[in-house]
Amino acid sequence: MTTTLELKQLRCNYDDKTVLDGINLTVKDNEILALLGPSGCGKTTLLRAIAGLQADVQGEIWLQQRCLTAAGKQLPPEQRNVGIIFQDYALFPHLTVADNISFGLQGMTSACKRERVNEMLELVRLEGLGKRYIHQLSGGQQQRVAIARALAYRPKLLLLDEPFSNIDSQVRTEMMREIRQILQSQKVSAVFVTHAKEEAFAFADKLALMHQGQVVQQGQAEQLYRFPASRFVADFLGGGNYLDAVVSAVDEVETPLGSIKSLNPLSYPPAHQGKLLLRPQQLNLVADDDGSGIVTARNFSGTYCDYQVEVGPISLAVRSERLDLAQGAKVAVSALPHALILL
Ligand SMILES: Nc1ncnc2c1ncn2[C@@H]1O[C@H](COP(=O)(O)OP(=O)(O)OP(=O)(O)O)[C@@H](O)[C@H]1O
Repeated sequence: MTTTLELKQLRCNYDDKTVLDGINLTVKDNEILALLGPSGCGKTTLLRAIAGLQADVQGEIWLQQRCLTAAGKQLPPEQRNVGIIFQDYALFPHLTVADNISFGLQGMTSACKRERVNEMLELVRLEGLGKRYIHQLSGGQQQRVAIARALAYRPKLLLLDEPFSNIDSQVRTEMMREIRQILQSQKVSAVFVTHAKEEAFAFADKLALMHQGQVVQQGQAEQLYRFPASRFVADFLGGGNYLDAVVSAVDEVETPLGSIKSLNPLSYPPAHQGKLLLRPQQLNLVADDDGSGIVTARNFSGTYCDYQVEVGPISLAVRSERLDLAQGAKVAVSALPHALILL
């Protein structure tokens, strides 16, 4: 796979506040990258910088070996060959669906435009709705028009700002699957902004997790979830319990729950001290009258229960498929086999 987008040392300030702080990122052909992070971390500013909508951006932006931004160079948005879909879709209410889609098509005969609009309507499954106005469409249909409009002029890259925040949660998963298919069929790479990890997991091939203007970790969702490089990453992607731990062997740590073995060799030296991350589903509960744990809370969620378990002074969150433990039950707690992470 070759690289579609490359960002090198991007920086941006608002007044004297650093908003983008040395961003390096690549997006491969046909890849979807999620910019994920808490409110205010700089996601939208980064998207705007790629689109050419942000002033005073330092560093370099390359799209398929073409330089969009560099020292002394800032290509205007319309020359970047980048499509953008805003959170509110920014469709023109006074134009029909068809006219919205054909709006950006320049230098084409009207017959070619009509053909392209029909192709796009078919692609986003809105055949027959070309003559409607935007207020006559549902939120999901409006999003499809925005996608059709952005893809109509064949951009090399599509940027999407919080694309699913206005979509009903019941149809969101279906919409994500459909848009992924559309992007793949059109061979378009995409960068999308979200603060919801579930959306990033479901829609993206790769995540870049941002914090205070920096990309703190990037890679495939599972990789980041299983091997977070910091507590911020671990917590943002799911949270868990942290136990004091000391490395006692190449694949073992000592904790207040006893010694716990790692499925893979640890990359820490002997006697290294840290906090062992244990996700709630990485703990196992066994009903045991002699166990050192006691269930202090139980929250039923259908196929699993979230328990709060106290072991001496330690309080642990445990997610278990066993549903039969009542509040007050005595339990033995152990860690399920996995690759241990110390943070
Ligand atoms: N026009 C502006 N002038 C001054 N500061 C701004 C401006 N726009 C954004 N900021 C600041 O820049 C930082 C990054 O903003 P940005 O909108 O990129 O964050 P974000 O991660 O997209 O947040 P959210 O998820 O809330 O949209 C924030 O601290 C914000 O307050």
